[in-house]
Amino acid sequence: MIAATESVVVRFGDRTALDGVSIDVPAGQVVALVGGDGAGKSTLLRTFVGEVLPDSGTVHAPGKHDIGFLCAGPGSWAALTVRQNMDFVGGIYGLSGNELAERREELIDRAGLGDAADRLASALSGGMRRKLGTAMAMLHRPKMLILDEPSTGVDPVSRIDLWRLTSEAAADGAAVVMSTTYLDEAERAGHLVVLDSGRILTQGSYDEVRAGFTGAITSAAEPVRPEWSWRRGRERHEYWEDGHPGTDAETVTPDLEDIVIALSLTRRREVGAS
Ligand SMILES: Nc1ncnc2c1ncn2[C@@H]1O[C@H](COP(=O)(O)OP(=O)(O)OP(=O)(O)O)[C@@H](O)[C@H]1O
Repeated sequence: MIAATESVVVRFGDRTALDGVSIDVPAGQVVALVGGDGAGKSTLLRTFVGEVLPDSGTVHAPGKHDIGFLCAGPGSWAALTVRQNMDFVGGIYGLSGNELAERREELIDRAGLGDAADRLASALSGGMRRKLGTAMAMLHRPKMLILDEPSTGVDPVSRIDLWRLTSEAAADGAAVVMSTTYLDEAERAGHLVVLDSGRILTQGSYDEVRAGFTGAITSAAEPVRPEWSWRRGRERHEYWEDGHPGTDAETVTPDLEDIVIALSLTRRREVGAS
């Protein structure tokens, strides 16, 4: 195992950001963290780089030199061009000469930044900047790649470039852990972890998460219990935790979005009730 957390608890004052989180990040796999705002995704990623120390539990991760990290912020220097940003980071990791130039050009090309290579980072769009930050994180071929929302703000076509970059890094043996707000992306990861208010609601491959989901979901224009429903296209989906819909509305096969919302609603009810 390249990296793992065991029962990690992180508190900020009286707020619990992580509440007993255990995950494994093996070599050669992409682990995707999903969950709403404030779920604890950034905090979990930051424990791996030592930016956040757990109040209890343990974190195993490679040394700093073997980690590539794209943080939630800009992830590059605004006053440097794309190439200069890459060279600067390469220098920090001891890359130079032809080795650095070849790796830099390969990643600029694969990230679809070829036309912007001599543009200042400050002049890039938000999505291009995420792509540059991702390329910078993987420049030195780290054993572990930690990416905080690499694809947020990236257009759908470029998201495919980014996904290819990260999955190729995993195929080359890196342990990749990334947060994402795009559930279609998470579905493609080898392992996904669904977080809500610092707790893991479910984790596993997409197939395992689907197989472990219990209850039924129905689809109708008008839900019976609005507090257990959410909008999907023109309809509203409704969750029946005991598996017995109290309606004759059509039952649907849940996708990841349905599963994440249904589990989050259940968890919030439990927290509210306790
Ligand atoms: N430095 C901090 N000081 C105080 N509270 C913090 C700090 N960092 C995070 N938190 C709180 O911890 C919880 C988890 O935050 P975190 O940023 O990890 O969530 P997230 O899943 O990454 O969400 P988002 O996508 O909105 O960034 C939130 O309630 C947040 O307000």
